[in-house]
Amino acid sequence: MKEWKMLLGERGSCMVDVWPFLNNLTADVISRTAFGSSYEEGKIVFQLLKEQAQLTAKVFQSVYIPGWRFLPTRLNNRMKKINYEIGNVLSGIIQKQEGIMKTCEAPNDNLLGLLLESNQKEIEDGGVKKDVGMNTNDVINECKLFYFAGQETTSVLLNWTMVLLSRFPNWQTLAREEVIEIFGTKEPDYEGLNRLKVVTMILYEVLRLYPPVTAITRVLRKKTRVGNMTLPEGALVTIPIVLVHHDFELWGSDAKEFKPERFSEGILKATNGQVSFIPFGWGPRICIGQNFALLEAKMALSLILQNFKFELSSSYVHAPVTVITAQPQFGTNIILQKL
Ligand code: HEM
Repeated sequence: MKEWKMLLGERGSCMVDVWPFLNNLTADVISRTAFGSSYEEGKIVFQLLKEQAQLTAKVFQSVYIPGWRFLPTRLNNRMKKINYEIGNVLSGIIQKQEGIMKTCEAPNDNLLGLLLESNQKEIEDGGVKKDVGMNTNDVINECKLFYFAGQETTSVLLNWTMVLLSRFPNWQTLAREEVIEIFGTKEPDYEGLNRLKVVTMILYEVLRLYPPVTAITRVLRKKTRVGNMTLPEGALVTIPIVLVHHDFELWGSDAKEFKPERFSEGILKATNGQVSFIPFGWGPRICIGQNFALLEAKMALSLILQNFKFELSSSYVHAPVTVITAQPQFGTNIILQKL
């Protein structure tokens, strides 16, 4: 908020590409949550992971040749180097965290600290048993997973929410009225965020129209019947979340329209009890961070609505593109106006 206010300065309004700011915001949040006091080092890891994701997307877009990834091409070498650097920085952070835990210098309130603590306990309780607890590599992979799964997904959600609230100013006004009614000009708190109804309906509708994760895949562990098809064991099945969310049969003839009111009585009512709203996946592997993500999005959106009015700039080009998540290809130019 401070940065946007600085950009506005004394002017009443100005144009900002909000996408990099939202991306930075969620990187800060996940880095602090994951690494506590080492969050600056954590951000280096995240920048490297971002580059890795871009290179991975390039690999996905090229023709698959078995064994190609083992060749010393420039791309493969860079990917290997990034992996090595990430491991190095994370090992340093882990050592620092272990030191903090030993001396009790700071409260153990970050994901890495909690992970290490529970791991240590599991190993102690396991006694002589082998195969209990995680090794450093497992811990590193958990941290990477949380960043990957939790950063861009949430910034993408905030991005499309700002786009849609710009396109539908009536919903922007309704959301702002609710935020002001609950928080006034005070900083939003946990209890109040859980009472936001209009904001929640809006976020669900954005997640339906622009699911950050557009598809998930599963490998079948046994022969499975789906409708009138029988799929063999080992088959790779893709669940196209975005298509399910836009399906006329499941959502009605207005499936492609932005209508947050569908969620006025909750998800169960909006879906008629069908599994048709799956932005966070479904079943045992459902997103573990969904409550965190929604809380973070509500917090960010409340702060934005308390401070600014916004509309799309005439230079905005609507071009969502899937680079792991569904992102704005040319950024999101928005005119911010001080309230
Ligand atoms: C709007 C934001 C988010 C969306 C749309 C989202 C969506 C998803 C989806 C679709 C999956 C795959 C589920 C499946 O395979 O069935 C997933 C998994 C996961 N998400 Fe999220 N996510 C979000 C935010 C977060 C956040 C903030 C965190 C962490 C703080 C997080 C952590 C995870 C983890 C660890 C998994 C893997 C779970 C597993 O494999 O058991 N996610 N998420």
